[in-house]
Amino acid sequence: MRRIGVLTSGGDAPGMNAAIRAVVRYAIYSNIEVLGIGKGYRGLIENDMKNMDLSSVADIIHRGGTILGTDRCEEFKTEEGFGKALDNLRYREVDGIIVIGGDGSFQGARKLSRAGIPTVGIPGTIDNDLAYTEYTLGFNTALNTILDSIGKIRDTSSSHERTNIIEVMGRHCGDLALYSGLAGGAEVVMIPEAPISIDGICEIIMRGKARGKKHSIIVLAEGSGNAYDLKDEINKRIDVSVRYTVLGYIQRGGTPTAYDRLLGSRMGAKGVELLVDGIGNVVLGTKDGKVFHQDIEEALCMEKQFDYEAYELTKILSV
Ligand SMILES: Nc1ncnc2c1ncn2[C@@H]1O[C@H](COP(=O)(O)OP(=O)(O)O)[C@@H](O)[C@H]1O
Ligand SMILES: O=P(O)(O)OC[C@H]1O[C@](O)(COP(=O)(O)O)[C@@H](O)[C@@H]1O
Repeated sequence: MRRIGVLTSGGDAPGMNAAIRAVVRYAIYSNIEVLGIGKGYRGLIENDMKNMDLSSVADIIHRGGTILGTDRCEEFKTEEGFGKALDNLRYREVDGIIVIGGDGSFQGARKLSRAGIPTVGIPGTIDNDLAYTEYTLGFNTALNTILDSIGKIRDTSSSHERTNIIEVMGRHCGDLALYSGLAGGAEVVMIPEAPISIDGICEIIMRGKARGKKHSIIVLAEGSGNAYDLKDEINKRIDVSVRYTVLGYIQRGGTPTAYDRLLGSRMGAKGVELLVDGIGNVVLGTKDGKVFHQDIEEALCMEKQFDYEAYELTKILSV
């Protein structure tokens, strides 16, 4: 192993920079050259690869986003685009690649693996939607950002005796909504994995009012609908003052938490170590707080398990 590449792909996530820093520094420590690939798979196609030295990753561990840039590159999915990427990788004599991204990025990584390029995937997405791992890079930071917002909205919600809907990210996976709802004391969590009727939601709001509650918080995952429509539907049924907030991209930016910096640092170093040991075509994950690796083909076949216990607990505690 003489030269490896590193790229970030899909949605950015806090902690990606910590992982890039660890890849570069651990590789140099292991006497390996590192190429930083710009804008995800687009950089492979456009031959945008630059040698990274120790200082190229200085002062980034605390920053959100990704210094390499990222992209949702449709061309990489085509035979022609993929062919160009392979040619460039061979021309640059890249012996292995570390891909930091989510499910889509890992499908690209699997294709590279199948084409004979040893690949290690580091899970980087705020959605936490990968089945094989407990946590993905960025999830913890996004969760804390959401909690901070729930706290602020709760204050004003209570003063005005309102119902507040907070729409959070998560197209197919409700983890952000579920865990922020549980930790933020929400009355209702609306997620794709456990649909709830509008009548059911109205019942919870009215029951809370009858018990003397001053406000209700509904955390809605974007994959379950949109906040504006939900407000409308509630107002059609019951006479309560409803407001909504769509948190949007503030969830994806910002300084990574200690957890995400540690995870990024550990996974970045582990990724290099595996490639040096001749182990490729794997993805990294966490189980019981420890970083482990798993075959990429196996990992991508797994189905995410829904945490019913957390969902039920949210309901019981927010009565
Ligand atoms: N089936 C696929 N084959 C090859 N590349 C893919 C495939 N699916 C996704 N990708 C690549 O991974 C990129 C990121 O995927 P996307 O689903 O947008 O984000 P994420 O990795 O965060 O899930 C895509 O833009 C594309 O370049
Ligand atoms: O940046 P875009 O393309 O608007 O994507 C927004 C989507 O990306 C995410 O932030 C994260 O998704 P991925 O990390 O899976 O790409 C979603 O929660 C959100 O719906």
